[in-house]
Amino acid sequence: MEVNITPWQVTRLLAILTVTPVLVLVLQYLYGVFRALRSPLRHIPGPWYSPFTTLHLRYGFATGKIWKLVEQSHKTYGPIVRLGPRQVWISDKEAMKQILLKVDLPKVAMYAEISRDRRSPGLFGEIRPMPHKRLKRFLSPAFTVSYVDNLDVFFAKTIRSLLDKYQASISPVDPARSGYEVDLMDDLHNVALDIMGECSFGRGFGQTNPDGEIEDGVDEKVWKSIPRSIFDGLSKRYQTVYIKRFLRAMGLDVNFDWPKEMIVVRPPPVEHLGYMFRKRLTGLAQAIDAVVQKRHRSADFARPDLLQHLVDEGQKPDTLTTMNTRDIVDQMSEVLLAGSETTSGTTACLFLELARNPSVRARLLDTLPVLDMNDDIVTSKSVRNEPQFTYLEACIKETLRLHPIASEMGRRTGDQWVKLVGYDLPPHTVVSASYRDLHRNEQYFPQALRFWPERFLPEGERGEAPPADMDAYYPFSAGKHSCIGINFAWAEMRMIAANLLSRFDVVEVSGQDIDFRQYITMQFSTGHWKAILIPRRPSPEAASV
Ligand code: HEM
Repeated sequence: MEVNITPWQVTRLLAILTVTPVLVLVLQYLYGVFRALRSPLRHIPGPWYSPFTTLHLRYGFATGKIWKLVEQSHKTYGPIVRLGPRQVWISDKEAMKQILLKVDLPKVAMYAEISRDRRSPGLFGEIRPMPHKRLKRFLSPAFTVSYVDNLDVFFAKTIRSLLDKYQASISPVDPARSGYEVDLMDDLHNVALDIMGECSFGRGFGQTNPDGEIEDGVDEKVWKSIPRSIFDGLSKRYQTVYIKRFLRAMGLDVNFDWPKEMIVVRPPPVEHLGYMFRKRLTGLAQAIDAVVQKRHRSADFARPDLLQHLVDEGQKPDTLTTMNTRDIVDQMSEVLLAGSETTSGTTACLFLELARNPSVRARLLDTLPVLDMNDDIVTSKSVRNEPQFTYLEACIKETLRLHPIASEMGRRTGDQWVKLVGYDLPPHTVVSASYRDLHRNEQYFPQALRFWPERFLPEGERGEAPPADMDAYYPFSAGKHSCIGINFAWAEMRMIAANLLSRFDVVEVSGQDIDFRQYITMQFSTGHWKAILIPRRPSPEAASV
């Protein structure tokens, strides 16, 4: 049978094929707007465009500027604000308790998106309740106070590297120099990475001291590039969340593996040739694989660190099968992310506040010992227990209040209606807990923008300062998703701050414009902050010049 199709019919068919999907999309959007306008969230204050679009949120998350919109919105609309069709932000103290502890809302799906594989995430990205519970129970023994106290030696090694680097800079024959300029943000970040390397990967990454030894049998370049590769991989996944979701809706599940620069094709060592799967691992996994295999092979290489814990007993929390190298890398990369930018960013903010608040700095330096470069490294246990460090502890607590590195946390109402700040929130509402705005609320912390460590001193030692409202203080969150690394973070911040400030005074290099960007954590937007470190006691070399 012959079918005759006229050009006019072809044109009509094409028009129908083009117009129909567009029409479906437009109708879908209009239905969404209709629902958003009628949603019970319509009573919550917020900008007029909130019910119609999430474009401004996507822009904010992709550019790291979301915190500015949130800050401004809380200022304008109060402790609860609607910023999207089903997105609200909350900075109220009682509501925060409900979100984190009483109702204990689940994490939003966004967390899982930073993992290499959404179905095999690390603790941070694990949003399925049972696997999360198992994983946290399994990892927790590697984060207790006593476990972390045993890691002091690794912390001390890295801090010594930093001091050595500074000592080398102090020595130049320049008697006129009373101090020397450093990129403190960069240095602190490198120290944090090396500490994570020492404590979780079995070896520092050679960031603080590029001449330090690295793991035997591992390509040096690959090993040193591990942190950069992990960060690139994680931030690429974070920045492309919405694109990935869109593609998934179209049937394309895109997973960003470790970045290309890490995929170094090296012939596997002869003894490994039989393991074909290993050929497919990236350079990163190959580097880590060498360490994992070494630890598997002999107890002589065992170390009391997170890696050992994973190598000895690691099981995937959903299938309960033994973790392979790649699973271990997935776990450790999230710990690296959660554990390096956080402590380095907070410590940098501590130094920034000290540099900008001379009276606080003077009081702090007065309380601390004055050490020579070669003196022993002060341990975190000493800082924790000795009274001379009480004010330093208060300064760190105040930094965590004013600059909470996780400025907000994404939760959702799940299948339930939840009442918060007097509003009934329907199922599937995204509820962001605004820590930063809670911590900066005048009601809970009078003169909230003032760096005032005395708030955290014991009664009778606070002077004029009001006591900190601990019910409105969540730097490490609370509830089942609270920070597993809190003891680790405290140990690191204590040791770095005590050891630097016992040796140096700190002054800011003028003319720097400090701004922040929020990519999961808050970071200095340029990634740099320059300061002048002035030795509190000249080193013997400097004195003899
Ligand atoms: C000053 C330093 C730190 C701060 C302020 C901080 C803060 C936080 C906060 C607020 C959360 C909750 C995030 C959420 O629920 O959305 C969190 C979770 C987490 N943190 Fe930290 N953190 C710090 C350092 C560390 C360190 C050093 C490690 C590891 C060595 C670490 C590992 C983690 C992990 C794995 C999670 C996910 C926990 C879970 O979901 O159960 N953090 N952190």
